[in-house]
Amino acid sequence: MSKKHRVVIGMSGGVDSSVAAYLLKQQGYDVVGLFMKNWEDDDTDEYCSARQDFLDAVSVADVIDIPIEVVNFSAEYKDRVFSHFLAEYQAGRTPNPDVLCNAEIKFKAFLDYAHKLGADYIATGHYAQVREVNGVFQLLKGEDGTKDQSYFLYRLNQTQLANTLFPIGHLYKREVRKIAKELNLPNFSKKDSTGICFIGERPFREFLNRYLPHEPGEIQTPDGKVIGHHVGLMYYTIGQRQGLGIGGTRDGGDEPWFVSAKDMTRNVLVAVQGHDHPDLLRPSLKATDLTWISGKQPHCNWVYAAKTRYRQVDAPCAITELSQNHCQIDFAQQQWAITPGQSVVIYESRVCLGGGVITE
Ligand SMILES: Nc1ncnc2c1ncn2[C@@H]1O[C@H](COP(=O)(O)OP(=O)(O)OP(=O)(O)O)[C@@H](O)[C@H]1O
Repeated sequence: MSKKHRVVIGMSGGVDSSVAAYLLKQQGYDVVGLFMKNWEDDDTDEYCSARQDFLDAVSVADVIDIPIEVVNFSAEYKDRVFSHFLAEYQAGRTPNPDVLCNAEIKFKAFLDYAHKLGADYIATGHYAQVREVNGVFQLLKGEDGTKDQSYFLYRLNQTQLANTLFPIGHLYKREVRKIAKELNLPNFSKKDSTGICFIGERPFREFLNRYLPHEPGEIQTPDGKVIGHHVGLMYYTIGQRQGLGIGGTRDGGDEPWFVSAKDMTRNVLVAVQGHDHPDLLRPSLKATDLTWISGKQPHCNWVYAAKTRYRQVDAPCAITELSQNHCQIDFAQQQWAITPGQSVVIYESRVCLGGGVITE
């Protein structure tokens, strides 16, 4: 009998990676679980679930009878993901650390480590799919559109995709939970993780304030009228409605206020009234730090669609190359609250082509 292929699967203690590990074992792979510790927190931190997650991963590995190891990538995470996250916030942008974590940790540091463990492939419980067409690996959306995670994976390259399996990408979440329940996995009803992994459920302002100085200032309307005060520009994001502390104004009516811009030079937060205010709508954006899964930039035409944030309906668009690492994306319809620092991810139907980071 030929030797079994070895797969090292990232086990987070959640339902998705647990079922993914089980399916790989069913398919006859030699499966090894790997739990990553990416953040150093003391075990008494009320917001850090890493210890419980690890215990969950171990009990699942026990039930499906696979070995599990732990690896600590917190130094790599700090270096390659967290330092960039802080620099972006300090510059007034709203970064997406999960995108960088995938490119730098889950599919780089993890992949290198898995190779040392003799892996032929790595696997994760992401809702995404890979297929090979004429020798080129494509990233496809997960079958369950409401769970699709390809947005977070757009920075993967050919080598990473060639080495990766997504065992639950063809399933719907309800099917995944059903399998977990049938197997009586200890975490079958565990809540989905939310938010940025190292922040979790903790109060965001308090967390950021530990690392970055903040400077309070004015909130103004676009024509310079002072309508309130902010506690530091880094705490706000374009399109934000909650937490501005602006009540109804003398002449403003009842409509809610939204952040429409951050003026970093004057330390002013600009807010407008009404969800559909024209200052919140843009027909195009510019992006940099481009990366294309096939290795080639797509042609400039209108067959594409883009997401400027996760959980957004794909918006028909065209791409124009401005220079080697910059492009402009024009939308068929104006887009709401495009946010510098977030990623714009391009799709051709259900194939994720790649994308970049929004600059303006
Ligand atoms: N601490 C970790 N150790 C190992 N692998 C991880 C870890 N965190 C996430 N992963 C891997 O990345 C995948 C996607 O992570 P994400 O945080 O988006 O979790 P999820 O979609 O809630 O999945 P799950 O239910 O498996 O936690 C997971 O399914 C898992 O394979």
